Amino acid sequence: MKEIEQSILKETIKVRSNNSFKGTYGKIALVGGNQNFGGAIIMSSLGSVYSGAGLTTTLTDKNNQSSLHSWLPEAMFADYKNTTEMIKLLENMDVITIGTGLGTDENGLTILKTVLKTVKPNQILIIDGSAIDLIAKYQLQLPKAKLIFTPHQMEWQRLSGIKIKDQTEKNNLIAYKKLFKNSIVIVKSHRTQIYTKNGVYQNTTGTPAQATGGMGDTLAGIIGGFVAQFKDTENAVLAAVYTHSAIADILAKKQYVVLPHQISEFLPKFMKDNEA
Ligand SMILES: NC(=O)C1=CN([C@@H]2O[C@H](COP(=O)(O)OP(=O)(O)OC[C@H]3O[C@@H](n4cnc5c(N)ncnc54)[C@H](OP(=O)(O)O)[C@@H]3O)[C@@H](O)[C@H]2O)[C@@H](O)CC1
Ligand SMILES: Nc1ncnc2c1ncn2[C@@H]1O[C@H](COP(=O)(O)OP(=O)(O)O)[C@@H](O)[C@H]1O
Ligand SMILES: [Mg+2]
Repeated sequence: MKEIEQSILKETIKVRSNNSFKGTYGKIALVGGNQNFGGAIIMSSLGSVYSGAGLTTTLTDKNNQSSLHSWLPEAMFADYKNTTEMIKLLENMDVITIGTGLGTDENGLTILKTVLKTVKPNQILIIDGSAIDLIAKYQLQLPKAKLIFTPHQMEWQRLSGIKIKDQTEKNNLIAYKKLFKNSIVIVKSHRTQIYTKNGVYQNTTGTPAQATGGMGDTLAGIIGGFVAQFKDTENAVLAAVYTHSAIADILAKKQYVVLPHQISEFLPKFMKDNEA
């Protein structure tokens, strides 16, 4: 297993070209946030916008629209129950995230199925939270796309069948090669591991001050923002995971707990300090 080192930041985060515009930095849609979990998709959208995605659209329950915009006027909104509009929007995206705060009820399942049917092979699809549980529960067929899974240990148990106590590198790798070859699987824990076709990586940043709801929702948005902008998807994922927890480490020097939205708000400064 290789450790993710600080050098991944300068390898990934590049000084922006003068001759660029919002389209240069990618179009991303975040799909999730039911009536109860609106906060999850808002936190995720903050991660996407503050990490520098060019255009962020949040597809969520319409009850979340005004709170989304009071937190984040930069994000566009669409009602995820309007299937025709959703399909039209998704077709134009470079990156889609699905599942953050989606819920595992009938509504969540319908929306997930629409996304899985619509996504194209050249698009990056980040599969988080409830979408992981639904795929595991209903054994849904995975689409041909550039897939990135972001399970925590229990979600990985549901997806792979490997009990948390048996989630060793060896067992995880067997499941990865059998079920998720060519995708990227991020198994989140206090020391997150990332499985890719090029190897297994372990994060070296992170703090228990991060152990609070919404922390993974935020990470999904940051990963989305990074892969939308930075061409090397694998490095972008490694850099996003490192960055999310490195910012938490900085804030935790002076805070007992680090709130997910504080990580997002620190992203522009952290990325400036670490660009090459
Ligand atoms: N503000 C919002 O809107 C928020 C909305 N959210 C949204 O809610 C949805 C459900 O996501 P979820 O992660 O909360 O629930 P679930 O998948 O049932 O997992 C929890 C179970 O797994 C167990 N467990 C064991 N190891 C673990 C580990 N390392 N990390 C984590 N859990 C671990 C754990 O054990 P226990 O704590 O009981 O000991 C428990 O039994 C999802 O869409 C998400 O986006 C949340 O982000 C919160 C903020
Ligand atoms: N003790 C810890 N040390 C480091 N990172 C942690 C710790 N506890 C949680 N995290 C991080 O917080 C995130 C939790 O993800 P997840 O459980 O999906 O959160 P949520 O769904 O509530 O947003 C992961 O990125 C994980 O690595
Ligand atoms: Mg989660």
